[in-house]
Amino acid sequence: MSGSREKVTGVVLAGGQGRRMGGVDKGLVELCGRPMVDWVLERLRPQVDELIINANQNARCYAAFGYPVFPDDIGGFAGPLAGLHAGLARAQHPLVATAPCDSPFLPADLVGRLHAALLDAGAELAVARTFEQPHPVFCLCRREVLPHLEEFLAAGGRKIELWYATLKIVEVRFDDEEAAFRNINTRDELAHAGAAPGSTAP
Ligand SMILES: Nc1nc2c(ncn2[C@@H]2O[C@H](COP(=O)(O)OP(=O)(O)OP(=O)(O)O)[C@@H](O)[C@H]2O)c(=O)[nH]1
Ligand SMILES: [Mg+2]
Repeated sequence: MSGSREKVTGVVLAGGQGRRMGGVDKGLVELCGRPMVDWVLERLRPQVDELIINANQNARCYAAFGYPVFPDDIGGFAGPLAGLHAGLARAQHPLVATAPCDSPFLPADLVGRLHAALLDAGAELAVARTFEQPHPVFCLCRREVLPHLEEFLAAGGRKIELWYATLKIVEVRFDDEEAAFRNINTRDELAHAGAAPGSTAP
């Protein structure tokens, strides 16, 4: 991407334990013949200026996709906020966009729409929503919130929604793209996503 607009680092969150899928590294689980993280990388790549992967296991497998890989700085699988924290610390650009490794259909205009809303609202963080469903791991935030997040984590905070409540945020509606936020947590959901019409090209 080019122009004078603020640049964006994309962080793919792949640091979970995939317990509902039996304790697998979900990003590496295949959907339609490719690891789920590969679909996510392909869709996020054109939307950002730098792309990095947050993973806590199988670092070499993730590195094979060609992007920098880094673990959480706080241990113990503390949740997606730990991945955002590590991403904010490593991002080269002033804005950081996140997407989870288990949502291979993510919107092709995710970052653009979050960015427009962030600027309009003068917000610190923009987050996606469809109808009544918030999608907290699809966000765009200013890297400068990092010290604030560090304080929240140091005080024992772990819940992403509780941290968002301390920020100036804007919710961005993607009701028109609800299916793009489909996320895959179980073997059953994986089988259904693979069998869905058009699913050979998430
Ligand atoms: N960095 C980091 N990311 C996490 C952690 N836990 C979950 N995530 C990520 O947050 C996103 C949403 O998490 P979940 O759908 O709950 O994935 P998960 O935790 O691997 O799966 P479950 O164990 O079944 O809950 C995914 O992109 C996960 O990779 C964590 O402890 N650290
Ligand atoms: Mg989880």
